[in-house]
Amino acid sequence: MQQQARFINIGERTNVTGSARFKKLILNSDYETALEVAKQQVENGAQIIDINMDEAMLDSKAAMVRFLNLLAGEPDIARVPIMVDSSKWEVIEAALKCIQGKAIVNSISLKEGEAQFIEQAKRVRRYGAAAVVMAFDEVGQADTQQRKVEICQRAYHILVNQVGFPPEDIIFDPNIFAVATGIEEHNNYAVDFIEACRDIKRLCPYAKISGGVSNISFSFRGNDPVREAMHSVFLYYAIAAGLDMGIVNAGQLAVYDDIPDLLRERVEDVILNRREDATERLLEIAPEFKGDGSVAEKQDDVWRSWPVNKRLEHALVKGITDFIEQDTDEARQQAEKPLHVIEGPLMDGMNVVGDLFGEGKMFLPQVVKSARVMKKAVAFLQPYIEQEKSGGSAQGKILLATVKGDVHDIGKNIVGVVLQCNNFEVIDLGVMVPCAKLLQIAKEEQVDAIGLSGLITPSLDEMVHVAKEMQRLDFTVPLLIGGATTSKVHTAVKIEPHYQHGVVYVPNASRSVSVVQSLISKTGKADYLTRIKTEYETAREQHKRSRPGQTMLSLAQARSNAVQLDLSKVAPPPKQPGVHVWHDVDLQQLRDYIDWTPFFMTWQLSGKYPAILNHAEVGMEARKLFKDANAMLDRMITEQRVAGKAIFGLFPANSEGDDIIVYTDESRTQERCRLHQLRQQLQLRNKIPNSCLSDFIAPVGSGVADYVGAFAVSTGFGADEFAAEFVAEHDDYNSIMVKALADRLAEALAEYLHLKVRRDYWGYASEETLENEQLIRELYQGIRPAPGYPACPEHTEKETLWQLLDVETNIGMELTESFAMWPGAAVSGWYLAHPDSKYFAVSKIGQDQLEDYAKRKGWTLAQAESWLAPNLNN
Ligand SMILES: C[S@@+](CC[C@H](N)C(=O)[O-])C[C@H]1O[C@@H](n2cnc3c(N)ncnc32)[C@H](O)[C@@H]1O
Repeated sequence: MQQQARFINIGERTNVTGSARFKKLILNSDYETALEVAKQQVENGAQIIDINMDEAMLDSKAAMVRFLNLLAGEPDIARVPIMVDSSKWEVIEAALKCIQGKAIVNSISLKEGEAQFIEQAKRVRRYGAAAVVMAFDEVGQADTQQRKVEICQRAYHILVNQVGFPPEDIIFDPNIFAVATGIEEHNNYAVDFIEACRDIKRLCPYAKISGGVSNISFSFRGNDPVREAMHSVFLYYAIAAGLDMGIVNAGQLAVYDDIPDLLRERVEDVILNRREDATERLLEIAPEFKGDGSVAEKQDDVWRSWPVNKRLEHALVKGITDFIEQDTDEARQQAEKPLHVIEGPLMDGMNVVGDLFGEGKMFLPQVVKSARVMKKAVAFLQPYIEQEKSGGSAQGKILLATVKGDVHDIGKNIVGVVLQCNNFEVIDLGVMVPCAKLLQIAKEEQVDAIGLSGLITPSLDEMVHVAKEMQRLDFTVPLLIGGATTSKVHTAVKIEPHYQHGVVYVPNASRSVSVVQSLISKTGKADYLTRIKTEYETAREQHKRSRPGQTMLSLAQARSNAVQLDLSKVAPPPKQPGVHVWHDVDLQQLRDYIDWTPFFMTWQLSGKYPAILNHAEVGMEARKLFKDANAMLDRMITEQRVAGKAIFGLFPANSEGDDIIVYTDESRTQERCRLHQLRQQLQLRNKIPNSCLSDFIAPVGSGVADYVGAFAVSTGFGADEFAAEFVAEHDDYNSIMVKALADRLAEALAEYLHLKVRRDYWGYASEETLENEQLIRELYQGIRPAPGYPACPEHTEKETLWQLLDVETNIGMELTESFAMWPGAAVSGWYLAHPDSKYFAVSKIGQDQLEDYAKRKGWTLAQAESWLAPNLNN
């Protein structure tokens, strides 16, 4: 499965010989629409695009050059490599001259003998391009495993030894031919290809392998569901054998594990040539699956006729809740005791889920849905189970909590679900849990491990505090650390030394299971902890030694290397200065501003939106998740389950050293407050300035009237309550969904508000017209740095922001003692409008800046040390 993720899709729609539509566009000189075809392919997940202009009615060379030159002006397309596909060398050469990055020539071969092959290869080399080498020689195209391997090996030796071609630039195409054609000699074609891949990989180091995947299913033209299943099964085995890339329409690929069992079995028989009557048997069932592509649904009912235990397993693996109570009840009546249903079929089903997840064959959203089925089944059985016997079968008991001062819990909730799926009992104390409370409950419940989560940097200190308390109170259970700002290095350097019975960093939900299993294993625990201790010892040492060449300047030196602001470019005064409040934001219109990529990351599906929807491996799951997300957004908005509010203000300001002074009014005589900023103090390469956010504001005394903005938004009003309703129904999937979507809406609101400020309220970019994609890439003028983020990492500045806008009174957003925002789906920050302003990371600061900052804030040194801990060099 890991290998599947590395498979590269080659788009083939920009080929006049393969696409009638593209051919027509080019013949009609409609290059603009033709470019759209290329763009769509990239958006649909193509990572290389194949371009072919070989058409008798066309001046192929001119068409190729014109198209490539137009492509170069499209950044979204130009970022993917181009495969120049032509049988005419002059077309290829003309193309290579206009392609800027590395190109791929498709193709060269031994068809006309060695001399011509060498000549072609040398020319390709001259342009630094890679080449597709067809398994074709003087005799013809290779069809058997042996011929494919022989020709590729021969070509490889000529290329590497005689031409000096880099082996990693060779891409073999060992010919994918159609199977199930009714001709017996064709039956082994897929096996020949797959086995040839294995040999070529072994015999031709570093060379890549490609192929035209849709050929394999040619005989099932007109039956897309069967073709998709054939592609998917073929790829499953070919990729495992070494296939690196291929021409395949990513949008038309079934997910291997989603292919109905019957169809998959018959397709596998054909692809792997497992029985003589494989073709007939596939033909026999093929019509059943023909249709609108909803292959899986065809078979939906079949499983209802299976024995109850099998049905339970199926419901768990597929996440189907529809019949769970009915089936659980049937299993209960057959079982000796209700508890046996949990310990038997339900746990067996969850073990299957755990294994599939561990092997990468199931994705997180599916696992969370499985957990929902499990929870509903257990809830149904609960009244039947005598109290003392419930829960006795768990692998171990884990306490989870988001630490005091922090309100973020999506990651923790996911870990909880995944652990429960693996038969751990989870006690989840929720968010903002004070140390004393969590340790008391850990003692009372005699848990086997404690897991702490936190998102904001002050939570790191709280975790250190918990570790110290566990040591002081003689705890012996291991402590797990997770959450966005945590890291292995931080855990090793700051937390682990304070507690001697095991502190382990857990990077993600999938890893939590193996970590917890190791920690509760009676036989393996000691060894595991010794290994972790050694590993963290090494991490600490590496951390100590890890800063060679990083010179810490004095604060004075850093200040003398500040950004020199171009005062002629300071933004004009705001059109609508002062404070503005939006009480009831139209959430519907925010949907257009959502950045979906982080949403998929939350669910551990990685890939950029929208391409992820067509990803060969995770596309199907991503599409399901996206559909569920939109349905939930509909509910959240139309049923008014969540509300969004925003407050923002634009104020006269100038900088003074590292502070930004906000004035009460335009006379600029009275200070309203100061925004205390930090300056980069590590020496940077090439005399790059040591930035501080105040550098982007015109200084006092410059005679230039400048301004600064502040904002706070939340779309989390009501979200916790709505999510809690789902938890009460044992539905973590939807509870996590609500929170993840509230977060997305909050980011979208921050994006939309910033846009309105630039265009209307401040009005320095009234002409701006950027697409959402461009907004996400921050292609606009100005920035909105957020306290707690790298350019302004110190969280207490949010208090100033809260006072400046009177946030709590105006819109009801609050700050916790660690300066986390409540509701959790929230964003706040400053607006800086200067075109040169940019994000940076303050990173480490010296003792002199620490003291200076303490003085500016009116803090003791200890207070400064505590709030700036992440930026101190220890
Ligand atoms: C966290 S992302 C959020 C936007 C993303 N499109 C999303 O929807 O999740 C970007 C925001 O983080 C903040 N940010 C990023 N880098 C920063 C830095 N170095 N210093 C301060 N704030 C930063 C800014 O407020 C920026 O707009």
